[in-house]
Amino acid sequence: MTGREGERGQAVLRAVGLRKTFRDTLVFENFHLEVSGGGLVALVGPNGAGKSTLLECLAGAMPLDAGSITIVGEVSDPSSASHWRSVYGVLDDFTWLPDLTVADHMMLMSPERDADAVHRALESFGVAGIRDRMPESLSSGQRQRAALATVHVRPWHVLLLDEPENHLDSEGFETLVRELEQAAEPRRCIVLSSHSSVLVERLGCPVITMAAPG
Ligand SMILES: Nc1ncnc2c1ncn2[C@@H]1O[C@H](COP(=O)(O)OP(=O)(O)OP(=O)(O)O)[C@@H](O)[C@H]1O
Repeated sequence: MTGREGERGQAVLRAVGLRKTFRDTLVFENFHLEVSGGGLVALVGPNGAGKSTLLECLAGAMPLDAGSITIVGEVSDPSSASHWRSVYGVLDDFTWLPDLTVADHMMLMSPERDADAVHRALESFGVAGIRDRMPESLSSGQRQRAALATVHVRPWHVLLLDEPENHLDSEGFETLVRELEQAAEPRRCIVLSSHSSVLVERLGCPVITMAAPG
């Protein structure tokens, strides 16, 4: 799998021979994925196909049964600090902590504790006005926009997005498309899952179709 046309660089993410089971359920096996710098790849497939599980495994949040993952040339080791600087996922289980505002969360994710960068990140997703709100007081779409805005303050080489279109209204959807189109950088790549054929078509990116476990 390669990066988008005209933006090809060296492999940022290389996954080889991945296998994951839950008890008797084989979710995927011998799964390979390579994404170049500037690349964006979409995972599609029916409910239960294994998209979220794959993203969790790539994020290092869930152990694999077999296989190896390399990120910018380094074998992924979820127990190392460098792993968490290299990989970032806005996944199903995005955690909002109690008693912290949206801006507090983002400041914690920003290595430079850069309040201006936090403001700009929220602004880019049209939610600068919620910076001092508690996440539980927000609508699901506002929370999704804030979660997506964190990708501008948290460092990453590999960004993993699980159904990023969820809860977004049409304006939020357009913002998401624009942000993803502008995210290409030589030492960065993105893997996302989606049930939106419109999003995948708009992005014009390579698609991997996963099948439901038998
Ligand atoms: N913690 C778990 N324990 C046992 N089985 C699990 C667990 N998480 C997922 N599964 C199973 O693994 C398979 C893949 O699930 P997964 O959530 O990765 O699919 P998905 O493609 O993301 O689905 P959806 O489109 O519904 O989000 C399913 O059969 C699911 O039942």
